[in-house]
Amino acid sequence: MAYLEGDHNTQGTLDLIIKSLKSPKMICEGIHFDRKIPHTFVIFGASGDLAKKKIYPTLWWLYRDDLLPKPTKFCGYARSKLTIEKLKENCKQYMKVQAHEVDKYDEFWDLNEYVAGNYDGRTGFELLNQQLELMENKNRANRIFYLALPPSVFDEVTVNIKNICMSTCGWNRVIVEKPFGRDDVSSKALSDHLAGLFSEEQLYRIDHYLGKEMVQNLMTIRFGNKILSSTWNRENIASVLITFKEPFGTQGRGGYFDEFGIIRDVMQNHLLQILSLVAMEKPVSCHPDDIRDEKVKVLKSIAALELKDMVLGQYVGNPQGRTEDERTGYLEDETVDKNSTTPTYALAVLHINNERWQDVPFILRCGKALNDRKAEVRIQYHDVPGDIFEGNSKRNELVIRVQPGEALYFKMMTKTPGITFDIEETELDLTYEHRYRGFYLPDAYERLILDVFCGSQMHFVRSDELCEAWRIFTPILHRIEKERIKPIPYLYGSRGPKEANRKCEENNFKYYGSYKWHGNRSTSS
Ligand SMILES: NC(=O)C1=CN([C@@H]2O[C@H](COP(=O)(O)OP(=O)(O)OC[C@H]3O[C@@H](n4cnc5c(N)ncnc54)[C@H](OP(=O)(O)O)[C@@H]3O)[C@@H](O)[C@H]2O)C=CC1
Ligand SMILES: O=C1O[C@H](COP(=O)(O)O)[C@@H](O)[C@H](O)[C@H]1O
Repeated sequence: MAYLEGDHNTQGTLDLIIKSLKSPKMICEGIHFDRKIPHTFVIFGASGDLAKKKIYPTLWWLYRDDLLPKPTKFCGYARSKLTIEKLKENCKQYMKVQAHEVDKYDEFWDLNEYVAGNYDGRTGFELLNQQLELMENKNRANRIFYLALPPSVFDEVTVNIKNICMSTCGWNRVIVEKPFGRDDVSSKALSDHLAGLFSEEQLYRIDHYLGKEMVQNLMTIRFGNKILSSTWNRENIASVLITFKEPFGTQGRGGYFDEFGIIRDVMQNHLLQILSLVAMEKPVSCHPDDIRDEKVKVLKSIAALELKDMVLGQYVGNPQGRTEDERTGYLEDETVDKNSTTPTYALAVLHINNERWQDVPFILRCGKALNDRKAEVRIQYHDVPGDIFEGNSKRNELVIRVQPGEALYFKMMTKTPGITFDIEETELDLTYEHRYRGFYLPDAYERLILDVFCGSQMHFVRSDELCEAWRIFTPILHRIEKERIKPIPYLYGSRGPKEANRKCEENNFKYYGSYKWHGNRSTSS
């Protein structure tokens, strides 16, 4: 009997995860493995960077923590002629193996095989399929295919998977990494190609921000708290600021980056996904399709981005920088075109034309080589009407810090304690490191890969979401490229172009510069 997609009718539960959630119930579907038959996880591009830095380490951590169904075996595939020993060595520095785990670590590698072959042509894939059958003892098995590959080979690899490598009596799931195209047309071509081979239920498009704790928390924060759900609208909220910052430049990845730029690299996917979770209406249930229906709906209410609503920047070297990297500007990166106008910083103001959000600017900003590493959402409330505090009251702000150091804090006014009637800014603070001391927060990839085993698509991007995302961003990306719009230079290690502050002010985000945090800043994550 063939197994249907989404058939989770077996008992295996993710004990550890459920324990870490401290609740025997989960509200989403897809918490059960199919324990009836073995699983095989195939990594295409096994010799590459993503595989060694993220995929193999994630598989090892899941195996180490007994989170995978048993038996699960792993098979790498790439052009390079590698042995398992060599693969193991390549991955070593990213695997974080502790002394007491060495035996289990060796056990993990014993479950691995590797096949070398080309991405075009049938031969390599036939060899791969023979290897998979061998590993599965010619029995029934479910197969997961992870495409850790450059988009240039997506098409041929997926055709070969479909024609040669599919499990004939278990389910098949294919995990696709971004970039999902570079504009609306190329993305649609890729979607159409994949749709011709696999059903939407078999496709798992990864946006790893959807695997982060605080991004996954957005639904609960919004819909599990009356006080927030009642104020989550244009009557109360002045602006929403969603930020991604990295304190390093392209670091030799300039070749890839120069072709894509920060808008495609971070804004069009990670930040827009966060926006849709912040702005969507309440879904009818926590079923993945109900949630994604709402995400699509809110994206449909956003007009295509215009240049007047953007600030673009490109970093230049800081002569006072402490490291060579800090002194090196984007254009001095050897892998970057010397005349490149690719933005390494972007701010964009999006407007959602619906009853909840009309006139509330959603400001997305992201950049490389900035002064900090962080990703956060700031929900800034309106000024209190009818002020009686002589202009000393500051706006409430709810900050959802995605990383580093997950936290949720609500900036509010209070009476200064003591014999005074002064007022001051303070916060209600939920810092995870303090409130959930000792809790293990799994890495985004751990959660997402487990979701694939369980068949939950809640935290994956559906093709219509992708289509809307490209509709919003394609015209401006084309214009920036066609007109070679010059980005504003900003210094490596700075907060980005000054013009971005102005844009925030113009869009109803107030910065007072007076708030003081008295706690220990958590930096874990
Ligand atoms: N639980 C916890 O761990 C808590 C930690 N804190 C910490 O306290 C510190 C201060 O809190 P925070 O909420 O950031 O408050 P701030 O008021 O200091 O900063 C608020 C926002 O203003 C922006 N900003 C900074 N400088 C300027 C400027 N010159 N012009 C315009 N905008 C500016 C910042 O953006 P930009 O990123 O661009 O600089 C940030 O988005 C932070 O480090 C925070 O992590 C606070 C509360 C709880
Ligand atoms: O997708 C990407 O994300 C990373 C940042 O991920 P994080 O989990 O470390 O925040 C970014 O460095 C990279 O350029 C981008 O492609």
